[in-house]
Amino acid sequence: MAQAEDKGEENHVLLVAFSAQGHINPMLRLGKRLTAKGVHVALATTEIARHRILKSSSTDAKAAYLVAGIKLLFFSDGLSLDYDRKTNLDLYMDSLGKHGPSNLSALIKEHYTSPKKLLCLVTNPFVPWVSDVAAEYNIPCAMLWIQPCALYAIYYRCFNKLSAFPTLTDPDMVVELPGLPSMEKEDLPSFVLPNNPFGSFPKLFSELFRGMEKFKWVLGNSFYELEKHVIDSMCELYPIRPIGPLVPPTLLGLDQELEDASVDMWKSDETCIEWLTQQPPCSVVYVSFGSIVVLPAKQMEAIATALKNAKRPFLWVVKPPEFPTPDGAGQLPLGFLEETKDQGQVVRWSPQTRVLSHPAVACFITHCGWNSMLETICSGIPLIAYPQWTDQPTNAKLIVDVFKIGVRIKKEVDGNMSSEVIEKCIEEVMVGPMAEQLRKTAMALKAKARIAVQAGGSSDENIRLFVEEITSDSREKDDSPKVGNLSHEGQDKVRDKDV
Ligand SMILES: O=c1cc(-c2ccc(O)cc2)oc2cc(O[C@@H]3O[C@H](CO)[C@@H](O)[C@H](O)[C@H]3O)cc(O)c12
Ligand SMILES: O=c1ccn([C@@H]2O[C@H](COP(=O)(O)OP(=O)(O)O)[C@@H](O)[C@H]2O)c(=O)[nH]1
Repeated sequence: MAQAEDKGEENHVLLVAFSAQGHINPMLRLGKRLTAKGVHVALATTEIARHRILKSSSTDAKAAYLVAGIKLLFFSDGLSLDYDRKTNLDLYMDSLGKHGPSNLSALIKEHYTSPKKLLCLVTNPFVPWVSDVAAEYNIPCAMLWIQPCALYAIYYRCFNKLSAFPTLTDPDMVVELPGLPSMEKEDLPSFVLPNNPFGSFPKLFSELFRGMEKFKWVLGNSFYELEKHVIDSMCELYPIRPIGPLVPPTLLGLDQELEDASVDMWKSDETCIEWLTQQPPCSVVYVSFGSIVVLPAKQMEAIATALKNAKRPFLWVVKPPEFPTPDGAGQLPLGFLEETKDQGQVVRWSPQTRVLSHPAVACFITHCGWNSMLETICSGIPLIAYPQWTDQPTNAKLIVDVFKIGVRIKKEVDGNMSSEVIEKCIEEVMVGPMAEQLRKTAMALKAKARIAVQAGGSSDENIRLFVEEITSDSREKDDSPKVGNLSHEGQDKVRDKDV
């Protein structure tokens, strides 16, 4: 395995990520943007990620330790590899918080002969204690916020008690926050609701957002033009600098200058690309709920019925649950595959970014994970939102009311979705004036995303500024938070260049 990282001793940054595909990949892409600007980068995450990457046979063992020039390092979260982390989420987060700091600290000592020379540690919100490890070595710390900036603003205001949020006595109150539309309880992140079953997250976010001064920089996986109002609303509190979208360079037209850096925790089924190629342009409904969500059997049935009745080609990702349950959660209804063999394809895991940018794909029924949403925005197609938990309800609200690039499947009173409503949503985004408008808005956002990451664009300027600050050796002289936001100027520069 890798020996000391700091042979040259200079210009090293260590990224630390929570062990989810949707957290590691944006971090790696940030890493790639930093290496493109002359910084050496390694990423540390927990052993469970190594286990999953190695199991996904599309990645060979060597690639599991080196991704596009970024070295991967692993530490233990204190649990065995076969532990069911999702079902025991609070225990998992507790164990990670308890064992993570000392194990990461040991990893740093092992791999860097002079840790103090690290320019900076970059962490993500699910492993906030990384800032304490950074402080132990007197290394400055940055956070990469891997969800929309809107979520950053909501959590900041909620956990610093700057605004009123629903309580057990007033569970239905509408939340009004600067820079955001009014939000009802189904639009709020599940972790701020009084009925949230996972106690570890309010605790973790409360500590994080009440101690933000531990982070000298807050970077966001978003772009200024996408979330202008809410980004501006945080300037006075604790600003966030958008540096995204951190998606594969091919989706941004940057593949000539930038190599992708990402890992796959599951092997993707490439046959669906051949199948897509045989479908008419703009005809296919793509359906996926990401890497973590497992839908109850009733909801699987509703989707199956809607897809059959819509009579349009579909590509549905049905990822087998890691820990199957007897109630049939996450499983297709019996007979569905046979009944629809001439209409659609079901795969266990898709090459999603290739799918979204394929000309045959018309729309995406999604759980609204932020990575999936950014990938869709960069592909310029409309969305059908079916959010489940965590940030997803708020992401769905953004899709419909802020970005205006999709519709949302309204839940029935029992919390389930009806197949008729899903079918109606499919029709709405496929044909008619609304479909046309959504598609137009989606294409315009795609263009803005590309401009943001091009040389001189808002996100590129924010990355440049970040690199300038971490490498300027200002840490002895100046420990104040570097939280300014250059993004508007960057965008203006690009506009000037264009005219
Ligand atoms: O509470 C969470 C638990 C877990 C998790 C729990 C156990 C595992 O073995 C793997 C992951 O992942 C998560 C991933 C999350 O981010 C995922 O990635 C994106 C970027 O944050 C989001 O936008 C998606 O909505 C989301 O699913 C958010 C969580 O609250 C969780
Ligand atoms: O069949 C699939 C489904 C998802 N993804 C990728 O997995 C990530 C999912 O991240 P997201 O934040 O959308 O949701 P999560 O899985 O974290 O809930 C995205 O980059 C997707 O492109 C994929 O490659 N194939």
